[in-house]
Amino acid sequence: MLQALIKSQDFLKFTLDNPQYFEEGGTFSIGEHTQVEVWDTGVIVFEPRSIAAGSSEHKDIVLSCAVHGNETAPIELCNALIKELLQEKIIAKQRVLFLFGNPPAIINGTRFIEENLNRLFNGAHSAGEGLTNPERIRAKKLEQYVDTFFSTKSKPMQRIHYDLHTAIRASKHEKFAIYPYRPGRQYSAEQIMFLEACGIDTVLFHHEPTTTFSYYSSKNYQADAFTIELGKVLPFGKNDMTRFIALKEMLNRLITDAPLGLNKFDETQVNLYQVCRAINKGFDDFEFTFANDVENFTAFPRGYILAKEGGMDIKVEHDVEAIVFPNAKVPVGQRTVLCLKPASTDNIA
Ligand SMILES: O=C(O)CCC(=O)N[C@@H](CCC(=O)O)C(=O)O
Ligand SMILES: [Zn+2]
Repeated sequence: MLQALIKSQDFLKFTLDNPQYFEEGGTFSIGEHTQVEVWDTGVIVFEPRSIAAGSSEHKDIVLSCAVHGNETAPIELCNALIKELLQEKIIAKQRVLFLFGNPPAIINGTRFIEENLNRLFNGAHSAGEGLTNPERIRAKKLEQYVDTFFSTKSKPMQRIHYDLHTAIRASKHEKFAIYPYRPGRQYSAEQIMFLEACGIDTVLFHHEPTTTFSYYSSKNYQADAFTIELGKVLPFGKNDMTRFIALKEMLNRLITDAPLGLNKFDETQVNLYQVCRAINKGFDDFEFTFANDVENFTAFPRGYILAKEGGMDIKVEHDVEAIVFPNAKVPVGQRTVLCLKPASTDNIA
């Protein structure tokens, strides 16, 4: 079955041709230098043979996309990197795991089929009604693939997980990253400047544990993990891939162990926000007061009524709060919006 992938060198096509389950799995080599393993549909690992058993000189890198099936730009980007590896245009010097999160939702052209996959990590897949739908089953498997990848005998010098997304709305800062909650650990200045070199000049520091994929890797493996938003969601073929040249170049350098050439941390080069609260939906009649085309990072003054539900007003609590990811159409109990205030740089090292 892997012959089809070896021939086409198109992992996206191979994944979408086999969206449910890749029964045999399988392994093959690229030249003398790389072992390739396909663990499941949408799951492929590149293992450089140059990494000696027990070596701690290398990095373990997870690049995930399509945790939301209709967010196509990250899928095209990951597929391009995989193609370059398969075609030996680039040669991996670090271990790399690529994950296409939700193949059935990619085919469907939707965010998810039954349940938002990015609300099901950190064990949420098995809570309540348990493993009752495809996303719950997939979330558990994705956790297991990350566990297996990050649990090899060698202990890498760094674990990285970039979970690539696009946002539903346009944003005042086109590309931005969410830094998962990290109690007791400082934020990495080097990672923030890596993101900046990728053209991702805005970082949000999350204020609490979540059920997202990036938080899973951050919490369980102390990975440098981020959810990364790369612009507004568009269908396949409509993405302007020139907007990702810097990101692709930096990921290329990371994978091939080329010099990253990062600038020293400079807070004037980045926009840093602290999440001050997540507003969860309490009632079915939840609605925002602002229009659907209001952009992410739009700021509102203290006292402004952001939303209404159950006969109550939900108001801005700080002098100014910017909003990100407003979405009233989520199930009761889930996040409708994150509110942001300027972040301090005290905890960045
Ligand atoms: O644009 C939107 O409303 C959602 C975009 C998106 O999928 N964002 C992620 C962020 C995850 C995080 O907070 O780390 C999500 O909502 O899952
Ligand atoms: Zn997404």
